[in-house]
Amino acid sequence: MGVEMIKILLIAPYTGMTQVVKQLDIPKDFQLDIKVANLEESISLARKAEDEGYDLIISRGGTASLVEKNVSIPVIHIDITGYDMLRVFTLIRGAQNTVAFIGFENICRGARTLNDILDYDVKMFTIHKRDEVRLLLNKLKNENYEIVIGDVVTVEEAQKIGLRGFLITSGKEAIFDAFDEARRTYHMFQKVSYKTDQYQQILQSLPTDIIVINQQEKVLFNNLSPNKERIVKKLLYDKELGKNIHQALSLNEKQWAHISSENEDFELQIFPVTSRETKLAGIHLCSYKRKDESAAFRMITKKIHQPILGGSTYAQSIKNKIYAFANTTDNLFISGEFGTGKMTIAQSIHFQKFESNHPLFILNCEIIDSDDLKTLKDRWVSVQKGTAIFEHVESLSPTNQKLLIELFHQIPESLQLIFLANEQASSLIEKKHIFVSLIEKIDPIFIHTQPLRNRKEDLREFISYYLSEFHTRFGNETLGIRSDALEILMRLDWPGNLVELKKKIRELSLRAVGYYIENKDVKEILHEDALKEQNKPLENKGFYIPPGLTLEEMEQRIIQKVLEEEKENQTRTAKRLGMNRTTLWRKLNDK
Ligand SMILES: Nc1ncnc2c1ncn2[C@@H]1O[C@H](COP(=O)(O)OP(=O)(O)OP(=O)(O)O)[C@@H](O)[C@H]1O
Repeated sequence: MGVEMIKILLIAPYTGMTQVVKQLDIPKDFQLDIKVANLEESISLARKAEDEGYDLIISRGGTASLVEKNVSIPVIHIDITGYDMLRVFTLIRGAQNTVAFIGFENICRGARTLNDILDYDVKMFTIHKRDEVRLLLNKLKNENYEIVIGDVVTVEEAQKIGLRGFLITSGKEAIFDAFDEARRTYHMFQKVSYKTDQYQQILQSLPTDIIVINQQEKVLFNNLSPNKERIVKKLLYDKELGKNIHQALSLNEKQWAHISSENEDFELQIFPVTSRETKLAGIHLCSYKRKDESAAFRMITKKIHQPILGGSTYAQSIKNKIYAFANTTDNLFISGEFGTGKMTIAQSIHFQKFESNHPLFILNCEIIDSDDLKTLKDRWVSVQKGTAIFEHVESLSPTNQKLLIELFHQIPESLQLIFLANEQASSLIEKKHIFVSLIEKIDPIFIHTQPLRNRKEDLREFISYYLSEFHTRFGNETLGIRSDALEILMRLDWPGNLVELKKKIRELSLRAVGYYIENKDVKEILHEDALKEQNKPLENKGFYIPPGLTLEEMEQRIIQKVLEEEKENQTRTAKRLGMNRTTLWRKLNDK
């Protein structure tokens, strides 16, 4: 592995320093560049160095202090050493003139000691601020001082008013000391930046949306997606939020804010962040909802636990399919009657695959519009993987189908699409309910769910599952079903499948007096259902007669509906309609 090079810019406040540096053996791990600059020039030079990726800057005295305020990389000061002072004191040895030494306290201290040891008569003048220099020099001139020892600024000013300036130059020892210091600082800085990077990463990957701002409400940090960032930055102009931030900081307490703008609703928590120097506020974006977001679009990020029940061959094959599809990225088309578990299977595949790590979008095709599809697209931009379930695909309008095809061209392939429909895709295509091109675009694998009547051996397991759910949710005490009661349920057709079963078991568990659902409970409930069914007005069975029909046309519709319900059985249909079979036959053939 090569040596890690430390890139350094040395800003020399006087030309001579470059000569000294050039004579030195530059450490092998240094990439050192030297530039001479006065105070003003040093600032832009240092900023440029930072932009160019220099790790450190080395400079001396006032230049170093000024540079330090203008860059965020470390600045190493070349200290004035005893040798440097000895050198300048040696230079003025024998001078008959009155000599003044001007410097900040830390320099003067050493110089004073040296002066005493050498028994010189140099007068020490301590300054506290740089702008004291000019005034002091004028005073010294009036007091007949001729020689002034000091740093670059002092010497330049002295020369301007006709005094002789002796610059305290830096010798190689001071420069070497600075090199050592530079290396130490570099390695320390590396460690600190590694830690800072780690913290940045941690904050960045927090699963919650966080923004940190200072008292001026300038954003210092956020881990939001670009989309949300834009929205939240706009939000910071909100006066209400401003008040909440102020309160959080002044009371040092968490504040909740509910901000409602024209298009969006936000739930925010503002918390004070204790920092050594400044007060900061953290904002946790708890929930964000676009007001135009309709019930047609849902985003689920929390895992739904739904065991796949049943011991039948069919149930087993579904479990295997869930396992298999959770390991592929294939799109799916799940068809089956109402309430046969299409959604449950689709969700199980998603959660088996992603747990809660990636979102699940659910779109109800009965009510979606172009805005919902746009919401899906927008949301999709901020996530990498996930699943989109489209339910009731049979209800998709041709316009929405075209929009979907367009959308699927833009949506990344890492989004798995699952279509749910009440009929097989081939039959929907045949009836022209969905476009072949839509199915071709998603190119799915097909799954067909079985109605409950084809898997009655699973009934008992479903019943005990539902009973335990009611026990947990509602405190029902029913624990099981008697075998003869179950037998009756096994004989039913269950057109409403699991939804119907669940509803019936709920009713039965409320009716049961003891711990078991009895045969009589089932009989009673079935009897009541039959009565209800007989008395139900036709429109309540989902039957609708459009306005503008003639009496005859209305009659035809009613006959057709009842015939359909009685599975084309004319005897039963005639009975329900209160007419004899011949009349019914005539009416059917008259149309
Ligand atoms: N394998 C299963 N194990 C346990 N419960 C199930 C199972 N499948 C479905 N259910 C339950 O049956 C009910 C109907 O399931 P689901 O909504 O998945 O059916 P669906 O076919 O998508 O219905 P729809 O056609 O109305 O959209 C839900 O209460 C669900 O929790």
